[in-house]
Amino acid sequence: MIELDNVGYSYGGGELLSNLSVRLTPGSFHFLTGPSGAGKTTLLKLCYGALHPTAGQVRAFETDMRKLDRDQTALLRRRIGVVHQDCRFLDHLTLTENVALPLLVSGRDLSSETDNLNELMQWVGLSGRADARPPELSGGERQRAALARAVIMSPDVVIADEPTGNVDWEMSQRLLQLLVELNRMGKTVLIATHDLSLIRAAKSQVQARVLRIANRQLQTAGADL
Ligand SMILES: Nc1ncnc2c1ncn2[C@@H]1O[C@H](COP(=O)(O)OP(=O)(O)OP(=O)(O)O)[C@@H](O)[C@H]1O
Repeated sequence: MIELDNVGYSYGGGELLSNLSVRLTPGSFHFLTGPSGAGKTTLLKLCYGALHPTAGQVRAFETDMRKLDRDQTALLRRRIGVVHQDCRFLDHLTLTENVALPLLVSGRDLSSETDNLNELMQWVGLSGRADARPPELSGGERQRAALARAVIMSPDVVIADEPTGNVDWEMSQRLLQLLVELNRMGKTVLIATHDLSLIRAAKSQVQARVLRIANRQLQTAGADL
């Protein structure tokens, strides 16, 4: 589904990532961990095509992402929902409107999507906050709204960058539960996190593979996590 073959990446200085190969197969659940600055966000960006590798190749849905033009990239990106580390919202729109933004951008008529939107807001537990403005939201509400926005286009793959970074344990469990549910619906899930307790909690719920970036390379983490 997403394949990295001997991928390297450099921002211009020394190589940050070197010779990484990994395959995210359909329906798989992966964690990506490693120290701060190791390159987790960079690797996620390579997976969803926001960056292209400086060596090797990234393929998504059997296609070399570098060979796509802008429109093809936009189409492919609809199949990959992303929860960014610093999820941003437009403050003048309501929460529901923010969640619906990808629909608007892709030219869909919102009036025919009301049921879908309501269902999604209910799924993330934000029905009661539908008309709230982003500055009024708690960290956990922001993260759940970001997840709802990431899946509004029914992507095949969900990529989340530190989705539990700014929330308490209870909320991180709730977010994990939502990501596990997405995986049970058949979506491929990739989560970057520092939080080893989150990974441990997930292991009783889902068969997760843990990848660790160390010394610019990817290792599969052992069972001692
Ligand atoms: N646009 C950029 N230009 C230059 N250097 C960058 C850029 N983005 C990231 N870096 C550097 O690349 C390194 C890896 O950053 P990245 O955000 O991928 O790491 P990370 O493992 O996700 O870190 P954290 O856990 O702290 O979020 C860092 O040293 C960072 O400063």
